[in-house]
Amino acid sequence: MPDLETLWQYICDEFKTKLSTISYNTWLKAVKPIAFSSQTLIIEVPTALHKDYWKANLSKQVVSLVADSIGQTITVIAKLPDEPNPLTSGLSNNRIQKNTKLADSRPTFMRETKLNEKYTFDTFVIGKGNQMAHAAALVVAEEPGALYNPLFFFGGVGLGKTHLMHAIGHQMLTNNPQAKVKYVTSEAFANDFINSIQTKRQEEFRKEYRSVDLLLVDDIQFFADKEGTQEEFFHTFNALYDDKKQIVLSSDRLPNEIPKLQKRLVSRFKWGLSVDITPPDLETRIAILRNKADADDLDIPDDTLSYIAGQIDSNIRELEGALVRVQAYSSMTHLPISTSLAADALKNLKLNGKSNEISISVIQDKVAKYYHISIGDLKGKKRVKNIVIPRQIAMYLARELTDASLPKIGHEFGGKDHTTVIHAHEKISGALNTDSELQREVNDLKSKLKK
Ligand SMILES: Nc1ncnc2c1ncn2[C@@H]1O[C@H](COP(=O)(O)OP(=O)(O)OP(=O)(O)O)[C@@H](O)[C@H]1O
Repeated sequence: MPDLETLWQYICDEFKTKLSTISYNTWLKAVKPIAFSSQTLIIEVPTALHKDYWKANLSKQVVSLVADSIGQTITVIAKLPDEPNPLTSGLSNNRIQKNTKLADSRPTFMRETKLNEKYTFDTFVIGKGNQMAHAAALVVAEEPGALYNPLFFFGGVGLGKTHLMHAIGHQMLTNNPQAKVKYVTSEAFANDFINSIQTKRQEEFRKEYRSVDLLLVDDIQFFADKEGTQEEFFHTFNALYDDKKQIVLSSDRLPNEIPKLQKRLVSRFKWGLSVDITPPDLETRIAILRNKADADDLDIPDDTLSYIAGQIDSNIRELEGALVRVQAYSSMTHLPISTSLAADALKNLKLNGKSNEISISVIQDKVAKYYHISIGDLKGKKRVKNIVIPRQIAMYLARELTDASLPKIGHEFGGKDHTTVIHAHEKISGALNTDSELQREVNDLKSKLKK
């Protein structure tokens, strides 16, 4: 029998020729061989999804590979870093194994969303917060409709959900150039649907959406409140699912947390796999900046990249924006990029911009507490004065103190129309000119928020 190192090296060499580089890096390189004895190979994998995929797929391939080459039947067990080694912990293999469960005829009225060519697996930096999402994305790109259907990404703004969705599309097209891949935001889906009704082309709409091999729908939290669209999407979903076509969805929260999403959709979205993406740690942020700097041919010292990565910690879009800002500042001042230049550039950003730190939910929280009402009421539809005024104040503050768009603010207030937000803003701005009590309250709230 070979020793652990020789066996693992042999397995890696074999898989290197069988798998694409991305797959190899994801499934083999990210794995640590732990032990090999009693014909049992123990490997350590980084996420539950890796474990699942090894169990469903790779373990069998390794077993037959080893059987073919040395004529021995081995068992492969994947464990997570915080799980004990089954060979030394006394757990039987059975028990461990049981626990590892886990186009061209397009109608013209439908917008064509091209995949962004920059959003590929190659340009995606893998870190702790997105490792599982990345692995799941790779599985559905390689084996669409088979294992995780639908695949549901959820997580905060600007953390790479859209990037991964496009990457799945690209990868699937690389594997099968004939595949029909469709990426839309939930709003585009809703608009297409409404247009199809208005132009009496519902048949074409259905044909378009139900004939794809991969449907990617981004930001489905915006389905809230759109009854007819949800109904139509339910049928689209069923048709594709029954046909074993892959569906990938994203949202800023879990399906059951999306307000006014029909129960039957919530339950269908849970049929597959939901994976969250959490903000990247410092090393990942530095790696993302390094990649971007290299791609743009920018010469930036490491300590400067670390500095920028240290300034922005929760949103990769903003992180990239900060780099662009530093770059622009350097060409404006004709000075090379350095840490002190970056500090200047980003200091200006903070002074110029509206505060990035105040979020709509913080405003809602403070306003609700201030007026002793619930956040539910603030987001709700009750028309009584002691709720309507705080609601309008909260919308006014969201408009004044954040960069959120009108539709986004409306959405955060229980899915209200953007015209409601405009109305609230006008009403409060107007009243502030004459009502000193209101002035005091709004100023009070502003200073609480800016603390
Ligand atoms: N892991 C990563 N590696 C490299 N770039 C990344 C990574 N994650 C995100 N980005 C980049 O950050 C930016 C924002 O990502 P993306 O648009 O995918 O976020 P999102 O989660 O879809 O946000 P939203 O909720 O606003 O739709 C993009 O330019 C994307 O390429």
